[in-house]
Amino acid sequence: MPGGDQEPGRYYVGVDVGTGSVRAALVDQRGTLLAFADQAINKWEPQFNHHEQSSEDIWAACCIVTKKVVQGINLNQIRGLGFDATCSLVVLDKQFRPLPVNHEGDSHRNIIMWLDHRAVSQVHRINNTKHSVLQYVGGVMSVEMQAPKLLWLKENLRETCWDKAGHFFDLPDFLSWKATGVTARSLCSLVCKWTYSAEKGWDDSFWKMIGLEDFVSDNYSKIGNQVLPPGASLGNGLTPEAARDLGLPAGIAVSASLIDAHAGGLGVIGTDVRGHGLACEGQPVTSRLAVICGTSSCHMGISKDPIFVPGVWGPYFSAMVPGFWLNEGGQSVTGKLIDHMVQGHAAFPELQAKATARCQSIYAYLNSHLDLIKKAQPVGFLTVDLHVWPDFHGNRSPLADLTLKGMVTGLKLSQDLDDLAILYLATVQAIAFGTRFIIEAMEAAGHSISTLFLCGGLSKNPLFVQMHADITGMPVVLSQEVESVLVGAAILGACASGDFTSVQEAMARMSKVGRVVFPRLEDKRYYDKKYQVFLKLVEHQKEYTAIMKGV
Ligand SMILES: Nc1ncnc2c1ncn2[C@@H]1O[C@H](COP(=O)(O)OP(=O)(O)O)[C@@H](O)[C@H]1O
Ligand SMILES: O=C(CO)[C@H](O)[C@H](O)COP(=O)(O)O
Repeated sequence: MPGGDQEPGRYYVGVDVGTGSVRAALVDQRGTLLAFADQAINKWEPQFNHHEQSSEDIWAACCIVTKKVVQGINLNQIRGLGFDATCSLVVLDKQFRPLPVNHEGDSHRNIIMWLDHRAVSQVHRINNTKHSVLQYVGGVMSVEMQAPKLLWLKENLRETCWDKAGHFFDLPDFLSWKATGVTARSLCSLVCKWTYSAEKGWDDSFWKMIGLEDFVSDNYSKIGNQVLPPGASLGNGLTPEAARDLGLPAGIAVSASLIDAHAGGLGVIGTDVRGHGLACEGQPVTSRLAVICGTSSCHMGISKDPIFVPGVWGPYFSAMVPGFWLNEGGQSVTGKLIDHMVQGHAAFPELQAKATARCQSIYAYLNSHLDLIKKAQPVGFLTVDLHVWPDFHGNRSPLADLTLKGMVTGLKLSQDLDDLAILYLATVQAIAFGTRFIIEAMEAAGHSISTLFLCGGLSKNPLFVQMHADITGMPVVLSQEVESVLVGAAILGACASGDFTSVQEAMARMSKVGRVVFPRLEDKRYYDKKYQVFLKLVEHQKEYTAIMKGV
């Protein structure tokens, strides 16, 4: 038990709100997780492409998991608290009560989730303005960002939501407000999802041009006119009320938050790699790409000077590592896509029954099944005639085209467990090819990447990790702590407490290499050919669309 240490330890609590669950950890100064808890959270999809959550549910889940991880320890040893969360939009009225973001008027559902694609018409009009702020989101604004969602609310829920709204928060900022009563926003959220510039602040002309001049006239009070860097300490720390809710001492330091992918980035990108035979050991930190793989995958690369990569978000100054520019590539559905493919297959009930009988997860079962059927050949070669294009929820990067759809070629009439396993493999490979596609776009624009640092739920899947190494041709570093996103959140708490002098120092001290997975270079020719097919798939999809438009 941590409280049994001879030396009184200094601990930090990290809270990570993902798409499917809320997690908390108690973390020490070396970045070791001493306790972990998680709790599933509700999601609603009232209609296709509308995804909603509840800020009250999420806060309640944060309280449950936090109380669990600090059970039995001396609370005086907890020095700081940090939050990260998905970049979802929370809407509250002037008295900070939830407002409905839906036609049903259900105010419990007051969050438009990041993967919600309701604002297609709005984002189309925003992109047609060609406003200069768009240069800083890869040239094209994503429907997953906040400006189109705000415009949707104004145009569709004027009376029930828009006119009553007092506060629009990114979910990470909602959590830090709940904990401290401070409404200051994190630079991370505002720069990455709201068009704020770390150097120039808000651009009035953008909001006026898109029809949201309301924010300009009230000096941005509803979306944030006080901005703090992630890791900065907020107000007087944890309020007595939040302290009761969370089971923590009042007054402990609470940090300005991060978006979840960015917390994962902090948790892995600054690791000391000495002694692992990695090329990046002798290279600057800008040669590393952090890939945070959960429901979605986010590809976080940093640079000393701004790099403009078409179709890749950013460059964002100081949004993740202070003093560095960030480019963020992404795939909107990765974990969600694998779950979708597997669960939708006719052999899924058989898979579930067999995995349960062996007390294995369905993915561990599928991986061992693939090992059985591959015989003498490398497992990846099982998909020689089955190819997947993974954009079932549009392409975030590098094509920035939300109209793209998923594709599968090579289907047969059989639908047994072998077919399911091979389709699962082809999907995992397609996601890895998507990562290669993003890396190539980043390198063409000036990044020079040699090593991947993977974290998030999918990094627990050895097949997913090996395919990323083989298909990109780069070594993949996995952290000692599998829950690296929580280490990132704890780094924030540690910085806010003043125990480290900088985010960089905390990153270097609190993240550690666990395992390195090297690419099997002997398979390269096969994956190069499959990559050629991968690129052809999207080319063909565009041709089909053009043919049908000509009808
Ligand atoms: N042990 C595991 N093996 C394989 N896949 C896993 C494992 N754990 C989680 N996943 C996958 O990771 C995804 C969720 O990752 P997570 O980081 O928890 O997501 P989020 O942060 O979006 O809630 C899911 O698609 C899930 O199937
Ligand atoms: O846009 C993002 C980060 O900028 C993420 O995709 C979003 O926050 C969801 O994350 P996750 O897949 O971990 O739930």
